[in-house]
Amino acid sequence: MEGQAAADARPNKTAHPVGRLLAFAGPRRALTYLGCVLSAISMLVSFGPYVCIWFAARDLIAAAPNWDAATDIATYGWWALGFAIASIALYFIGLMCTHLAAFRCASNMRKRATEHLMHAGLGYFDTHASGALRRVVDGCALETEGLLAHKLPDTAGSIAMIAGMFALFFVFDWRLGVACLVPVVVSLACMFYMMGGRGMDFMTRYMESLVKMNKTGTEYVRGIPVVKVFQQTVYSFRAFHDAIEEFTVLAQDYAVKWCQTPQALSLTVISAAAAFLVPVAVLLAPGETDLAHFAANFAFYAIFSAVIPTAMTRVMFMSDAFQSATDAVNRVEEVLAAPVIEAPLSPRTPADNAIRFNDVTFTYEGSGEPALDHVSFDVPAGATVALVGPSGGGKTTAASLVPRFWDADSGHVLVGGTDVRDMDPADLMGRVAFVFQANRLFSQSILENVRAARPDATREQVMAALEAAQCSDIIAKLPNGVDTVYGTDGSHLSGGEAQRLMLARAILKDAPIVVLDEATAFADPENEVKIQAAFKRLARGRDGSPRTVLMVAHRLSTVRNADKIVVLNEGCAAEQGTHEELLAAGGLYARMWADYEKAVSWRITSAEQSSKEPKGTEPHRAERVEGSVA
Ligand SMILES: Nc1ncnc2c1ncn2[C@@H]1O[C@H](COP(=O)(O)OP(=O)(O)OP(=O)(O)O)[C@@H](O)[C@H]1O
Repeated sequence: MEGQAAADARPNKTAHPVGRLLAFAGPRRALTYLGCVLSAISMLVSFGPYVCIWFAARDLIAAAPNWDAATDIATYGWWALGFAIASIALYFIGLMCTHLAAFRCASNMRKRATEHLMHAGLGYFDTHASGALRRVVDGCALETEGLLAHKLPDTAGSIAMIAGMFALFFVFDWRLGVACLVPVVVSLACMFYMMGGRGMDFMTRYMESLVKMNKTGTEYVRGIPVVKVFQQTVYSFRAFHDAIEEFTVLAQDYAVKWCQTPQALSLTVISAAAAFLVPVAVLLAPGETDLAHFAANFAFYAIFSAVIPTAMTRVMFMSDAFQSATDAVNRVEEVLAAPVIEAPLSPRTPADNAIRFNDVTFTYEGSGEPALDHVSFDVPAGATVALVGPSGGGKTTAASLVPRFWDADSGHVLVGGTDVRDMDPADLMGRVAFVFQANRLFSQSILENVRAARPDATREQVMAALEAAQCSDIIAKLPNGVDTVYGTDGSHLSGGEAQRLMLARAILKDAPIVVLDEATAFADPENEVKIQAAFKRLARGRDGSPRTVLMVAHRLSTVRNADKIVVLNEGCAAEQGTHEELLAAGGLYARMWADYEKAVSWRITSAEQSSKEPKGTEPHRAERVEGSVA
């Protein structure tokens, strides 16, 4: 169902990008059309002053040298002023319309993308960085505003200007009109030459090189600490340096070798359009019977040829805006195609809080190998089951299927006998507290961070959860205690401390099912002892009743007391049973346990040896505490 929904929402890239963009504006898109029409009319009206000037010039030529006979000059002046004001007013109203539509379009884009992300499967956020999503939601909307608010009405105006010019050119003297069109044709030919064929090839390579330069630049900056530690400064800079060099060469080749001549030619002919009239006029003048009339026409075409550069420049710079708006609408539509968690039409309520994996297979998109391959196991209500196994075995993936970060491709993940896909998503989320592997704290106060699990919780309840999660020492050292904003000065937390805060969140939520993903992965031994205490509180619940716990664990010391241990290896449930049963079976778990014990005894030995050494070579605290846990 999810895949189907995603397929339906997939962007229709064959439709025109402007049409796809305007779809976001809803009924307000009519304002865009109105704005474009007004801009086109404004452009035609802007010819008015030129026509008036021509009429004035014609009268003056006819009256010369008896200038007083040219009586309508003032009237033409007033008309010219009227046309100029009308043109500006129409353009202004047109821009108001397009701006209103553009703002609505951008805000709808942001709203729809944000709303869609609220319903997207949580796994989507694992593979799409939050920063990149924010840039899509916010940046893309911003990029489209320029196109809809300004470029589109300006293009409509430019098209009207070109059409108007064509009409006018052939009204008075088509021969002079054709002479005025010569620079237009030459300029268009230059544009096609620059953009077509090899020019397009250049442009594609230029864009690829730009992307490569940005990527290597980001990698270089991100990797600076590693580079410094391994003293690889020159070597690592080489890739970035090479990308800059490649881009520079391409940009220079494109600008100098490819564009220089046609660009120069185009700019010259359109700027000196009037010059094309001179030889034509010299050729035609001897055959003219009414020289005064011919001179007036010449003046008209000379004036109007000045309009050409404006229209040509506007049209030339349109393609850039179209390109970035097309990219923007593509990226927003990709976000809108993110698979969503579909709510069932008639949700079912689970009988209890037991978890069951029934022949579950799941493959990540784009991966050839299944991350989980026909996996089955049970977590009875109120029991604690640990997932262990080699790295990449599928532990995190299995844990992620319970709160529907992803949905199984085949088989069923059941809660209380009900497939999680048949449950109301809100019911499922209410039942499951998920402690993430990574730090998921917001830039808010610690109080609000914990309260995110239960917005109606009182300050006292949050404080109680923090105490239960052994966070009192963290709060005590923060400048403003529980009201310190996470991420501000003096509020830095270690990985283990952040995990205790996330456990406090889960304790406050007090959900009947707890899924812990690598809850001790970042913890130092001191933190781990506290995390274990917090975890015990979490596993009991506020009323003291046992919670159903599915925990992913690396440290075998933390799982030996679990009711059941499931060993996941290469996506398969290789073994399952209690610690003692698995040891007796002598399989993968027994080997892992033996390795673990060896490591611990090595640490104890090294700690003992160190303690016999002179002061100043005291064993590392981590080694001593780890040894004592086992
Ligand atoms: N987002 C993803 N996209 C594609 N493949 C993924 C993704 N996440 C995990 N995998 C792959 O799925 C398999 C199982 O990964 P998973 O993270 O579930 O293993 P794990 O047992 O939790 O590993 P570890 O102990 O190292 O955390 C691995 O082969 C991994 O490379």
